Amino acid sequence: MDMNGAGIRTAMAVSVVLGLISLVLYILCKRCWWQPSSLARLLRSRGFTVLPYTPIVGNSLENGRLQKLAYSTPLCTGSSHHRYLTRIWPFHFANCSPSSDADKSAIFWLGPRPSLNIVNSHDAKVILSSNYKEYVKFPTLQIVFQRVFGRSILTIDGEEWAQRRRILNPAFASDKLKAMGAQMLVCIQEMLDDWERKVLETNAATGELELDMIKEFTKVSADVLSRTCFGCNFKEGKAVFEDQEGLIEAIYQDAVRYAIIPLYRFLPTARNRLCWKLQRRIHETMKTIIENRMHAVQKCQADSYGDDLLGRILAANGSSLGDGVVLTTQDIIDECRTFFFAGHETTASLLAWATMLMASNPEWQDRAREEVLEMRNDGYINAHSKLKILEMILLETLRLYPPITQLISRTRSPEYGTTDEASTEERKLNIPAGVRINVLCGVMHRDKKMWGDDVDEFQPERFANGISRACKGMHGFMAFGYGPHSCIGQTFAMLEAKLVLASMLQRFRFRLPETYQHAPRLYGTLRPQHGMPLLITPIHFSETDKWVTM
Ligand code: HEM
Repeated sequence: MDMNGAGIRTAMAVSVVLGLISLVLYILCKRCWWQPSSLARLLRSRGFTVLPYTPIVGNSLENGRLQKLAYSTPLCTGSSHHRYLTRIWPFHFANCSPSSDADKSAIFWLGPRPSLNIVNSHDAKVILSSNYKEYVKFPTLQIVFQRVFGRSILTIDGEEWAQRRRILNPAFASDKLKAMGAQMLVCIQEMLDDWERKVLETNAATGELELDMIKEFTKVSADVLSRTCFGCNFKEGKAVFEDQEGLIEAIYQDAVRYAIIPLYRFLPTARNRLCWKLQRRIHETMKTIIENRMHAVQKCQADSYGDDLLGRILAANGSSLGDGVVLTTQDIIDECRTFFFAGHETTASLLAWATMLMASNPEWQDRAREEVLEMRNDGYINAHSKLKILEMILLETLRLYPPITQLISRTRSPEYGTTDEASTEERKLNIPAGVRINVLCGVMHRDKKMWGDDVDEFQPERFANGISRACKGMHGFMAFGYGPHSCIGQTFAMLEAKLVLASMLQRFRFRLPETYQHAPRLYGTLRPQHGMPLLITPIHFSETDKWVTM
């Protein structure tokens, strides 16, 4: 009897194990063989060129190998070489770039996922604007993004996103930026005073100091966001953002595991425990800030929620702007974390490349400085829209070195029916659901048909009459994205960049050291692989008068 019982139990255990193995094998075969094969057939039948598929890894290994090779040498030791795209996308240019007889890139495989790079601004316009509702953010990426930011405008789609965007838009309206400009200047002046102090302390004899601009600008843009987001709660805000950076780092280390191992984020690994701890701390600090502000208004101890981003979101929340939809405290926390992520390294990257370009084109540095000195008495917060030369330089920097070179991947939503029901534009694109779509705005910014033959040159003059005159149509310029999902913080970022550069030009000259290695690299944003060293000299170094301040 006992023997029989043991035998039955063993047989059951073996069946369960065999069942589980079969299930895993079935899922593996489906995800890594049947689905890719049937999508490849469908894509070929729709006229796409599809690269051969290697099970599980796709083209990822070759992609990685070419990338490593490309990053192993800088472009050249000068700075004039703006043709770096083959360095950041070697696989695309070697295998997928549209040939003369095809206007679409070839489909390649990121693991078992077919992926399509969009390099034509007309196609990008259809995806991002005309038919944007039919495209959603790519689900595997969203799992990782939601882990970092929760449910914020960066990680949600559809009607929920639209309502959020309506509530948040007013916080970034240009008329509200003036107060934020004053906060930005506090941080900028602190940075410049620090530079001046360092010149005097370390290099008083030559008056020249080498600084890594990417580090300086990353720090100042973090300070700017802490101040403009949290105003009087600046210190707590800074602590929140530091925790957020720790969280991003920890999640980044485990990104692949989150994407492929189901429920991985619930396992009590050391890194997951760290993430939980940081998330708890961020939540508690921000909840206290938010509740204190709300209580102060409810008890009439304050007449507003504050003049910073957080205060404006609290004020807009629950008004008719959101169609009666109210953000929860958790939603507001998630949005603030997102602003920090989206506005921090992007602005630092823009500033670093802009100073590199001005350092290597001294005539433009001088022109910008002349303009800045002429406007000095108007105060830059009021006069920033009149800083035309600086605006042209920034736009040309965004064209040549867009901090976001590739937009967030999207895919066609399966709920949007078959292509037979689609618009004519959509039918031309004809991309089936399940294909990962990457819009490469860095490539579009070099399209000679849109921009002219001098696409690879630094020519800020092209923007003298605005973006629409610089290229054939606004959709040629995608540094801030395009359409309804375009950057909510672009006016904020441009104001910050102008205030940093105007203040810097007024107080310092700068040039590139001989040792500068030009090596743009993708680390999420486009950054200089070996840093951005710049030699700075206070303008009035050899004179006895006081430093000119704003
Ligand atoms: C030079 C600086 C910046 C650049 C180049 C930049 C670029 C972009 C781009 C290209 C997108 C579109 C992404 C896509 O469609 O896939 C975007 C979206 C976004 N940006 Fe920026 N950004 C900058 C600064 C900022 C700042 C300062 C903030 C906030 C304080 C911000 C917040 C956001 C948010 C929340 C979104 C998502 C918008 C949505 O989906 O509705 N960005 N940004």
